[in-house]
Amino acid sequence: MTQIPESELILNADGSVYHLHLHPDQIGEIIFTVGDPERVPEVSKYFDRIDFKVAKREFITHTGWMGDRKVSAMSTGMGTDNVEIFMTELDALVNIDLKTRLIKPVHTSLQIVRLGTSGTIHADIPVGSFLASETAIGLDTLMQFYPDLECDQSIAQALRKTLDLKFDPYQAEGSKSLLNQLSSDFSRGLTLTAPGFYAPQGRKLRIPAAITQYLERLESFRFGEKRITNFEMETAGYYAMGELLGHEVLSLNAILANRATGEFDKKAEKTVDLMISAALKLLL
Ligand SMILES: O=P(O)(O)O[C@H]1O[C@H](CO)[C@@H](O)[C@H]1O
Ligand SMILES: O=c1cc[nH]c(=O)[nH]1
Repeated sequence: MTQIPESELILNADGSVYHLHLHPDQIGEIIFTVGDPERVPEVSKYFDRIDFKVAKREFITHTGWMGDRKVSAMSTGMGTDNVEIFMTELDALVNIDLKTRLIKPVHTSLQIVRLGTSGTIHADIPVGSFLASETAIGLDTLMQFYPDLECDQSIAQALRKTLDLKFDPYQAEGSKSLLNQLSSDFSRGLTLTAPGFYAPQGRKLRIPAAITQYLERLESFRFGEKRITNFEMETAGYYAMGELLGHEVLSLNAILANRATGEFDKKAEKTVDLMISAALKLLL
């Protein structure tokens, strides 16, 4: 086996991984992730005990215990580019020996659960509700740089035609075993991961849209019984990296915006808090 060079697996002077600034013993076996660094304490306030708090850039980590399970709450910031760094370095913490720089012979699979916020495109999905992403489609180009995913790509291909895209979107699946632990408080959905908040999610303030009738095309898109339920900016990246690296990943979304009705959740903070406590109860 060849050693991974210092320029590829970069370690800080204290031996921690480059961006997350963590050592292997500083993460839990189940990791709850959020986009917003300020949401990390909103998750860790439910831990019985916090052992570590580490901060680097947008990557904030709180690790502690809930009952007999070691858990982490971590932020990634926004977008799949951050998710790629996050998933790769998190995986390195468990699957690469940082001292020898060799891949460990026995693979460790982590459970990673995103607790995110999202907007829906359908009037019948209310703000304040919770949605688990069964499948996600990435409208970013991250997967152009990685090997082909094994999971079915037919919804992504159909969507490419519907939107007349000049690139291949990618399709990836959430963890079935984590999904099965959820209650009916979480509806199931097909999530569109956008490489931005405005035009890539059909919002226009001053710059006109390049793709005409974008929200209308998405709203009427059907693949058998399936329809696109919601927009956010990370889930497909998590699912794709999770498949490639061999981790169980699930993305849960608090629906804060309804693009069909023009509403934004007036109790957004409360909604996110309710989703966090429901998810921790069901998954731990
Ligand atoms: O609230 P978080 O988890 O950041 O998730 C959503 O909110 C951000 C946009 O406001 C994007 O990151 C999107 O995915
Ligand atoms: O509409 C929304 C709301 C939250 N996050 C998003 O990415 N989009």
